[in-house]
Amino acid sequence: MTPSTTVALRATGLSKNFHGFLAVNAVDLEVAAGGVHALVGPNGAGKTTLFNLLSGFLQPSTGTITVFGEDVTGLQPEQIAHKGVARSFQITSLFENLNPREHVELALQSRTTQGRKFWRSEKLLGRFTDRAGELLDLVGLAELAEKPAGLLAYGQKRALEMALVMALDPKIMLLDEPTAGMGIEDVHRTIELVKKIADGRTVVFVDHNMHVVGSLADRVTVLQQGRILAEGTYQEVRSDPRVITAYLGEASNA
Ligand SMILES: Nc1ncnc2c1ncn2[C@@H]1O[C@H](COP(=O)(O)OP(=O)(O)OP(=O)(O)O)[C@@H](O)[C@H]1O
Repeated sequence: MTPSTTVALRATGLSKNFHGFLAVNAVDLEVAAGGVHALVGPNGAGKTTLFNLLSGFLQPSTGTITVFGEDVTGLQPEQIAHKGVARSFQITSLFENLNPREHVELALQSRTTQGRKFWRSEKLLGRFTDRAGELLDLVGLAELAEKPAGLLAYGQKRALEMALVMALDPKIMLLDEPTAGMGIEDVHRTIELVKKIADGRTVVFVDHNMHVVGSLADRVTVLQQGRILAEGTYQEVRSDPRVITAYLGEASNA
């Protein structure tokens, strides 16, 4: 990163100690504003724990986190969300009986002062219908806007989750394994979608699929046993002997 690059997200000396086990160990991470930054590493490397720390779902044992220079260490997830950081989850958490349009309208409304009054405000929800339509169009769900979420295919549910994150209009998006469990077609569609939504935002994502990492990331951080093992472009890290050894070690333990 050049000295003039704006840092969107910075972790300094970040650690998480679970009863004596350091799942994240003195991590220093800089995510450039406008970049697409991948976190990779063998199973148990600490990627999810780091994500949970960055989004406030876990509190660090030591270290600090800043968002565009502002210290957010110790804030709760909703407070970090207010600073413009939104995260998606690996596990689907949709309401089976609500359709995609209703989901997105609720997410849009949650950003407003009416956020906690959704059960009383049918009329207000209507205000969000146009924007909801745009977001569903963006993620390729326009045709399925009225179908109960419980009846959507897996890839469609994941696309809806992406629309829900977008509804929060975050400056920084944290995507937890956006292609996990997807077939090849959905993987391709998701790569294109992330490229679109990354326009004008900062994206940090975790993914095990190296094709996805190579297609999307302009910067890759490799974690191993809670520490940063390597960092650079995809080309740089994939040819780094330490990274190759770490992944081969994992394969031989499988
Ligand atoms: N709440 C917890 N209590 C104790 N240990 C934990 C807890 N959460 C995670 N760990 C441990 O911390 C280590 C890192 O876990 P983490 O889930 O962050 O890894 P990961 O890189 O996301 O792995 P994967 O690729 O398998 O999702 C693992 O050894 C895990 O068992």
